[in-house]
Amino acid sequence: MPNPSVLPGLKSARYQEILTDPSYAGQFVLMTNPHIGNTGVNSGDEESIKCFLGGLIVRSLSICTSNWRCTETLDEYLRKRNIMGIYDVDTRAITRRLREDGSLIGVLSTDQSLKDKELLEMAKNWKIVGVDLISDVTCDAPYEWVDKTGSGWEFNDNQSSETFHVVVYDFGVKHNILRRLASYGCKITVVPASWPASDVLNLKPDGVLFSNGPGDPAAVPYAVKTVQEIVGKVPVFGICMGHQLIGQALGGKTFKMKFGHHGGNHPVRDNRTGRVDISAQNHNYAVDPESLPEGVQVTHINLNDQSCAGLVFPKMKLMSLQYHPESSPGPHDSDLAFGEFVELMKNNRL
Ligand SMILES: NC(=O)CC[C@H](N)C(=O)O
Repeated sequence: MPNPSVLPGLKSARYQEILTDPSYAGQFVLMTNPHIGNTGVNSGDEESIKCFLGGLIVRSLSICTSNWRCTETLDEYLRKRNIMGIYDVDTRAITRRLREDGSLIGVLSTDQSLKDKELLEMAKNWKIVGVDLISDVTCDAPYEWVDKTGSGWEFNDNQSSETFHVVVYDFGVKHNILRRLASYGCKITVVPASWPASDVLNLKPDGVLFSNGPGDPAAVPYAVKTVQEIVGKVPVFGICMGHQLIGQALGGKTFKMKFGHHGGNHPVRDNRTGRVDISAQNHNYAVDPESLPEGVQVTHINLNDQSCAGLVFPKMKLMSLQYHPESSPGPHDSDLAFGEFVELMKNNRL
């Protein structure tokens, strides 16, 4: 039986990338799209080596699969990995409840002998605030990454004539971040979340990327300290959890949102250019921009609620985004952020 967990609402049908996004560790995902499973699963759409989420809740599970890439049904896939899934649930009613009350704690159980009171007790004992979820999803040892994204991604002229060595802190990194960096011409070393900053700086990287990852950024002081030790020394890029850890490392505050941002349809404005991207998002926490020191610029705003969606701090050679420029799933609008990071590393070399 998985732990009782938070229930984020979600609007995407690209379920396999969501199932394998480590940022969902310990949480249930409720799909607002009513029909799920008709494309099955395949080995090419995995975003990490495992499913980390607590459980999947859907309205209607497709009774058949129809896709040339399909190797397995969603049902078989979840059973093999012992991930809880439930269907024939009124997901619309739960979504409306979440919209009113914010993220809720839920319990899924196969043990019919459990009384309502016991289930409630389990729910009350489960926490996401103040819990380190990163240590369960990070890699055990450093490794090199070389795979690039496939031909469908060749819409940007992203090949740099120079190669940049990027060290990626794995707080639960999605593989498409690594694939996109590789496609932009980067040589990539991935290190575990607890890897000492001094060892990373000894590698003399051109840049460091702090990845996405699950849970409360205020509950991982060791990661905040690592970010503090690296920021200002080499160009850095923070994505989602990485962005929040940068916020904390600069002395800013993070807070838990009512129901967070989830799904592939969030409009984000780049304040520097006025350009609006439709972005992929998945976060429950956010950085309070008022708490950040002077010199930090809020570059991106989520247009649904005006929350902070991106930062730069030129003096410290840093940039960060609260959302997912690597997409997978979601629109590819924000891919240029990887190019911006390459430029930051290039300018630092001059
Ligand atoms: N996608 C992520 O990195 C999630 C960020 C963070 N842990 C949150 O839930 O807010």
